[in-house]
Amino acid sequence: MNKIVLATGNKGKVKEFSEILSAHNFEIVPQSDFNVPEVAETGTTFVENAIIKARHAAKITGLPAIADDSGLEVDFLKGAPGIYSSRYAGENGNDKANNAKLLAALDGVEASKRTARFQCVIVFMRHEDDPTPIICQGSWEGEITTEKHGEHGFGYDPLFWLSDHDMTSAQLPRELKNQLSHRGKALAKLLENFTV
Ligand SMILES: O=c1nc[nH]c2c1ncn2[C@H]1C[C@H](O)[C@@H](COP(=O)(O)OP(=O)(O)OP(=O)(O)O)O1
Ligand SMILES: [Mg+2]
Repeated sequence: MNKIVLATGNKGKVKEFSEILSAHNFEIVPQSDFNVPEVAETGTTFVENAIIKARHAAKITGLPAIADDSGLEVDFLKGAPGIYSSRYAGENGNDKANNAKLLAALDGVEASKRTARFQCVIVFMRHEDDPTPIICQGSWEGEITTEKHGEHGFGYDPLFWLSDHDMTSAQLPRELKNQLSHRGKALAKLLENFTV
């Protein structure tokens, strides 16, 4: 079985990757198993930040690495918080504070102007100097609610409304989120292009 390090410190992402990849013949090991410390996300695009994270984990572990850089684009906020989604309310990446800040930023904004999407870029690098990383992208359209609903998922899920399902992505059954989500779509593309 091929071992690949998953270059994330986000337990919610680890869970979703494991669920989606459980049917495939490689072993995904979170970077915490190798004590890989967090790396500064100094890029200005999801692509750059995903490469920074994958390269860092590959360098420290000597293994092939997959990284995910993702975030929420809110149209009324001209695409913010975008690549800064995890740092929206402060450097420490606190989901509760981020959700509260988003609700405040959209206070009084009418329903038709609360459109948003999740973006996800997944990068696979065979080694730290890989000159041809595989880069896959997925997005997921929704709207921002006026209050939190649901307990599943992580991050902005309790505020991400899916009108087709009449619920937030934190209320959606996990398998369904994995099929529909930005991450699920990006990962499906990676699986089509994969050679370890
Ligand atoms: O499916 C999702 N459901 C809800 N929220 C989500 C999702 N996908 C990304 N998000 C939010 C969480 C975080 O605020 C930011 C990602 O930031 P991002 O830097 O890629 O991840 P992170 O810092 O949590 O972990 P790491 O960099 O170690 O992979 O977007
Ligand atoms: Mg991050």
